[in-house]
Amino acid sequence: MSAATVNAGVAPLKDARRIVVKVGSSLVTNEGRGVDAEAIANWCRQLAALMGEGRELVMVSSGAIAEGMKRLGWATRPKEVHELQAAAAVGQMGLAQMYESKLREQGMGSAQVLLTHADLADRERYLNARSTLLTLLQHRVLPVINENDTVVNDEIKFGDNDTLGALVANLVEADALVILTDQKGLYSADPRKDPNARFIDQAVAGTPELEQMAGGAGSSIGRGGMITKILAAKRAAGSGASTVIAWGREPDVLLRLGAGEAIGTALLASTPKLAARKLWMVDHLQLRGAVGVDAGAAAKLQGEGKSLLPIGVVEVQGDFQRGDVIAVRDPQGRELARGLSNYSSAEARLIARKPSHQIERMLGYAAEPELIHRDNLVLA
Ligand SMILES: Nc1ncnc2c1ncn2[C@@H]1O[C@H](COP(=O)(O)OP(=O)(O)O)[C@@H](O)[C@H]1O
Ligand SMILES: N[C@@H](CCC(=O)OP(=O)(O)O)C(=O)O
Repeated sequence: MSAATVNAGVAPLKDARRIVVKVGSSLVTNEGRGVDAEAIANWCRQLAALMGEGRELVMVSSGAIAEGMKRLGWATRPKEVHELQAAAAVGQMGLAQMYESKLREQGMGSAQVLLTHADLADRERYLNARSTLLTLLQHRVLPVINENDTVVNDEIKFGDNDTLGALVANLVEADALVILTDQKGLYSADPRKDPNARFIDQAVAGTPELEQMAGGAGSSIGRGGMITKILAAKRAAGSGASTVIAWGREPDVLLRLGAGEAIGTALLASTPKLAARKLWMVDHLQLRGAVGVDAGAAAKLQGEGKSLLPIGVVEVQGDFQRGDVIAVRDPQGRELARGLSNYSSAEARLIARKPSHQIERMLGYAAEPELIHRDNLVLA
């Protein structure tokens, strides 16, 4: 039994409440023939049914460049970045229009969100994107995300939406990531090249052997191939989400996965959700400042798992921006937590010791009632 093998019968989507679904260019555009209305209608019907069960869904859809090329009458993929960007801008109109109309037919609202990798690397933009997506989910609106191809350069050449799907799964703390593609899942080798390739039904995400099995894109339409899907699963597992890679044309694939059926390749996260997020906060970000809190706030953070409100803050140290990681110190000066600040140090100085309903009057706007939301807070 290989190190990548896990127990049979694991169904990552059965109890998943928040799910990110990524679909690749070849599926969305029917191998470059043009936006596939039937396929999109099919996924939208399933997404609506899953949302009807009380689940939250986020779609990451590729296909803008392929659709743009078709609309512009280009038979071969251009080499020039500005031409790819132009094609993406043209094609994105078709994608958005199709998702909007097919989701509306299901009685569902939709929203277009275009992100770059840089947006998610910047803490303030990260928090803004997160707040927007969570607000859309609260309103039962399905976000349809793609990379903002017009403003990126290298990313268009090397960028892939498998990675974006994993970053989005991390951003919204999804329970599961589903990558729909033109193969049934991961094989021991590219099945387009090796007819004896063996199907892998389950493995632990991040197992090094998987990366040796996966190759690049098998068609001229897709970008990343299987290797970016394997790496996306590893990245998603880092924040506690398991991944399923499955064939997008499998009948009722999303509904059946949701019901617990084993379809495609399941790549399981071995890190619990919360622990992974805490590790990420502690390991990867630098401290930019600190706030001192009173004994009441310290007790609420430690004992009750509450958010940090400005009213409990007695001192602000350092120079930080919204989205920076800061330390939270108790009245004895001991670090009791770290977290992402919703306000800059200048703003925090103004709203310290004030009740949250006064934030808007003090600053002229109110982002959030908490200085640090408990989801973005790690106790020491
Ligand atoms: N080990 C593997 N198992 C399955 N597919 C693989 C493997 N290695 C490479 N591939 C290729 O990856 C392709 C899927 O990636 P890609 O073309 O980027 O699709 P998408 O547009 O869905 O992202 C498959 O069609 C297949 O040819
Ligand atoms: N943003 C690009 C995505 C390119 C991409 O990653 O494609 P794929 O490998 O098919 O998911 C587009 O919409 O064309």
